Amino acid sequence: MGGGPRTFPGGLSKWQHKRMHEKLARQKEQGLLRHEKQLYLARLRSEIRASHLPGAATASASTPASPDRGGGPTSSRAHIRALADRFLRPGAEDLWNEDDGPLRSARLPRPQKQPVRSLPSGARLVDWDQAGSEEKPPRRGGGGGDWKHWEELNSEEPSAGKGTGAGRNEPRLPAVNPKRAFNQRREYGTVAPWWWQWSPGSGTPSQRKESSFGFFGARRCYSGVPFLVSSGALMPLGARQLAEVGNGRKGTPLALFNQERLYAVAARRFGQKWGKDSSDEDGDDMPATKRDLRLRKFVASREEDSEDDEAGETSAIRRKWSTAALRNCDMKKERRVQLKTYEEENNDIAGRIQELREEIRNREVMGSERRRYESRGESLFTNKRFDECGISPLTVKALTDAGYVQTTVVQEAALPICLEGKDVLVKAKTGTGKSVAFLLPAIESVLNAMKSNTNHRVSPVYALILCPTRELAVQVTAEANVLVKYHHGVGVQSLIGGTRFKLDQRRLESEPCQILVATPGRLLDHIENRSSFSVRLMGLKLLVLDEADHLLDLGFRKDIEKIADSLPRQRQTLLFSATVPKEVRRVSQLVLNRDHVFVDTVGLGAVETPTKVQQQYLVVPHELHFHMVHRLLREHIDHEVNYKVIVFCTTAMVTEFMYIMLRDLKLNVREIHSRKPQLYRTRISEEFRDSSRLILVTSDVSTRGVNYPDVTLVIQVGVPPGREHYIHRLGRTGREGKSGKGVLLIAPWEEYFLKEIHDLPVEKALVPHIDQEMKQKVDDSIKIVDMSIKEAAYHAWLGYYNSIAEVGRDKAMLADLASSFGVSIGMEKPPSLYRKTAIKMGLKDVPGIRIRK
Ligand SMILES: Nc1ncnc2c1ncn2[C@@H]1O[C@H](COP(=O)(O)OP(=O)(O)OP(=O)(O)O)[C@@H](O)[C@H]1O
Repeated sequence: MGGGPRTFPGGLSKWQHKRMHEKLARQKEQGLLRHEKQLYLARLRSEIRASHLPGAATASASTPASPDRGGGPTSSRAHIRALADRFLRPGAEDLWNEDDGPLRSARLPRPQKQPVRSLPSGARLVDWDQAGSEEKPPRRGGGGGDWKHWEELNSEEPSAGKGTGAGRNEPRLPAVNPKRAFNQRREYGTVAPWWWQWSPGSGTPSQRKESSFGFFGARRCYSGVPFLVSSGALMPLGARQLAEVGNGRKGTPLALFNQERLYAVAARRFGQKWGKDSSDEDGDDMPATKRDLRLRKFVASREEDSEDDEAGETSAIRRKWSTAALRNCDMKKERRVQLKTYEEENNDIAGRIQELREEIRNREVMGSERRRYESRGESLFTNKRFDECGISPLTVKALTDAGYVQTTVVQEAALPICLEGKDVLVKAKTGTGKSVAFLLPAIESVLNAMKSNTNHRVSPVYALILCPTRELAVQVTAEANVLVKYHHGVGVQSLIGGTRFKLDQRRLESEPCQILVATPGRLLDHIENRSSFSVRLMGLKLLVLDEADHLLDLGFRKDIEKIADSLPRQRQTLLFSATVPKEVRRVSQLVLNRDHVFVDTVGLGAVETPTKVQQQYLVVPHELHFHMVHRLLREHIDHEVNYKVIVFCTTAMVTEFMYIMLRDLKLNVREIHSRKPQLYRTRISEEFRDSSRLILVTSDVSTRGVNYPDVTLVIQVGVPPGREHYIHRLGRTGREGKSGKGVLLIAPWEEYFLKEIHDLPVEKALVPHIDQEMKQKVDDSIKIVDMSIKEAAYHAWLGYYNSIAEVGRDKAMLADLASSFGVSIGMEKPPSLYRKTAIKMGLKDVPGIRIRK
């Protein structure tokens, strides 16, 4: 048992005390982050303000009078750069949270042909204070946006944008009243951005607002701040440009380009996050996930837009700096926005534009290639061969033996970056070869480490691969063993729960182990109990988290943190998964370094499930679920000669019940769930992998990563715990680009879940008829199941749905639903609960819940 006092100050239990501290730490971290953001924005504001103060034009970047300016250890500009680097770099979106304002919703019409937002040829500076009231954009203070002003703005725009002569070709510098400008800005709130881009359009103000998302994404006009106005576009003027303009330099549009990239990122960020009134208008009371999706759609619509020829070079530049630009191969390689000097910008800007154009074109080719593959349902393999990837020839030989010659899309995208030694977060669809994509860098790093460290008596563990389930760890170990077979002296071992600790230990000490595949719990046991093992981990070069989003979930996070603490900081970390929710991107910083690369081969807004898997859902009353599963299986078996089906159930005990029932119905069925001994699980897993004409009934232990080739149908009975579970379960079929089918079977009250997967191509299926004879057969099989299993299934079912917010909130309803589930498995009245359990579940005194005396 754990040591330490049982009660803590304030009468708190150990766990309450721990939770309280965790909460405080979280709050502190959030506070620091908020503070940093505010500081960053304040710095930018002060830079602008300073550039307009009398004498600022001639003053250098550091003025002793100003605490911001170089007097301190960090100059304001350096500080801005440092903060921009933190908050505005691509991939840092997740450092922004809900407190920064709602996400920009994306109910966008398909953008009309936008005027080319090339760098402004007819640029001029406009100060709203100077421009007169008609030209002023709407204020944000008080009652939200007044879109009338947008109309006025629109009517004013042609004269602004279509100026002739010198005014058209050169920035015009209006006299600016900085004090007023700044004060007015402050009227609008504290951390709101002042960038906005506007393009002329027609229709209602809100439509125009929506169609005005251009280079900088969706954003608002912010009064009192100078803007750069070009034909059809208002562009933000960064502090630095202002300073340069103030310094009397000729701020040609091209000179502003590099700066613009920075602000494009910034404005995209602000555009998404800022502006409560805009979200109100767009019905922003939707959940965050939905808003994310809308945001993704918005970004996708920008991509369509960019196909316009007219959009030409600027859209290419725009896409270069947007996440959407990266399409099917979203590699955010460039982490830092370099703030160059004015002269440097001028000198190499043309070259850079050319470079960017080339790069975007290449990416488009890659993207369209991939889409072509997907739409035609062709293979996911690329033209790149493993022998061109810079990996050891012996590994290539092993790959060839295994039949792997060409890389898959994810391997082609991730390998070069992983081999460079960078930290990487990789998102790729299920069954596309992620395991090989992380095993190859693992082997390479082991080989490199072994070359340089030859004098160890017991070799350190150089590569550690963490998997959430035992089945997956066993599978990855087997795959790694195949790949290292020609590397003599390189050993792969696994540490998983359910085996004998002492045996593991002996094996670790007596056999080589440079690559270790482990589940977190068992690994921690070894770390905490064997100091010699911890020492071996100190030589670690590479850490991999397979199914990273699950490992960083609340259930595993603490273990992962502890494990990470006991590993050397100087290491490479790779995270792989088919799903990367926003929250996970945020917490991924726990293990990844700040300059990590995000490789997304799915692409923003793209469907996250395999294209060749047909997805359907069936809504059937609970009492008929078991009959329906039987009906679906029979139908599938009749049509598919080499059928291989996985039936996912909500809990281990419901799985057990389903298995016994189906076995009694003479179906060729096997079961795997957490209540089974590990040896049995491994044996069944291998049997199912190697055979066909078999049905596997299983719980979430088989949801992720497990590779059973040629599964023809996946049935999910009851709602999965979340969208990610749905995607991973479905991903057991349609692997390696093959086709498959998925059916989600839910009760009418579970239809709420459909909202979570509304962007996936899931169609409603007609409910097949169940004749009386078939129904009777199933009823008879249900009767033969032992009552103790039924009771356990009822309890497990109750626990599962109690933990799902949508159902668990209303306890009376939950008790009702549980009773009807009880009836569906042949229990006339629901079994009683232990008082303690009922209290824990919040079900004490709930009608319909019986308490054991
Ligand atoms: N380059 C390749 N050539 C041929 N087959 C490959 C290649 N890479 C992987 N495979 C095969 O593709 C299948 C799926 O691979 P893997 O299990 O690594 O997918 P995954 O992306 O990790 O899936 P999941 O998200 O479900 O974990 C495996 O059978 C693997 O052997």
